[in-house]
Amino acid sequence: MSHPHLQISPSILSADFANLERELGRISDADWAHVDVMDNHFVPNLTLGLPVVEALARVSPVPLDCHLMIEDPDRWAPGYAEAGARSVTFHVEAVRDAAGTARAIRAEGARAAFALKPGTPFAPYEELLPEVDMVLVMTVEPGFGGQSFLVDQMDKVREVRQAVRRHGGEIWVQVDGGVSLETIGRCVEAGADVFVAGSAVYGAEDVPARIDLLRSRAREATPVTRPPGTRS
Ligand SMILES: O=C(CO)[C@@H](O)[C@H](O)COP(=O)(O)O
Ligand SMILES: [Fe+2]
Repeated sequence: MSHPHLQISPSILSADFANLERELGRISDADWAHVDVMDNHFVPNLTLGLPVVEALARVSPVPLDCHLMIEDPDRWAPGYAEAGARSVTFHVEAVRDAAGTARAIRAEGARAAFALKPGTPFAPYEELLPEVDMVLVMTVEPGFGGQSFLVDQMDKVREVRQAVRRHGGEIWVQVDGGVSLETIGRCVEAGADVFVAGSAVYGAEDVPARIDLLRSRAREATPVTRPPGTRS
């Protein structure tokens, strides 16, 4: 039996910024479109903000998964939900009131998530699980696409998955950075179920075929769980 929630969220950071509507059309078979919002303060790179997200939400064939790499998400995050993002992720390293920010995102009707940079431990934030729908474990240092996958983050993914199991309910575990045909299997084995991939999707000649292939690699790596009393 495959995992019910294996999802692919291509990052448009690797897309052609001059043709974003067309680029979103190329990922219509994906589960989400991952939108990296960078403010040149929290990370040393600048991408796009609220007005662009609002415009993308109007034309996107798939829901927007906004990853906010910005200072002061307390102030800005709910606005991204209001602008039409269906999932909004803020960084714990930048937020002051994580629970309040997650509640404000949910109040706008979006899923709320928190993200952890590679050097940030999960344990101090476990108590936030009741407030969120997803935890993002960064598998590169945030700021740029096309970096190498940090395999040492798999221990954190395992830790988050175990905490989510203990907590119960349905909280997704997302990985972002260096996720590719070569690395997606390790993410699945560690317990991730939402996969952000920028260069691995938009760098492919056939984008829909690459999304399909990432999905099948993820399914292949899913441990088989059968109901008790049944045989293979
Ligand atoms: O948040 C980020 C980078 O900070 C990501 O979403 C990247 O855009 C992923 O790109 P690849 O590593 O898959 O090329
Ligand atoms: Fe991202």
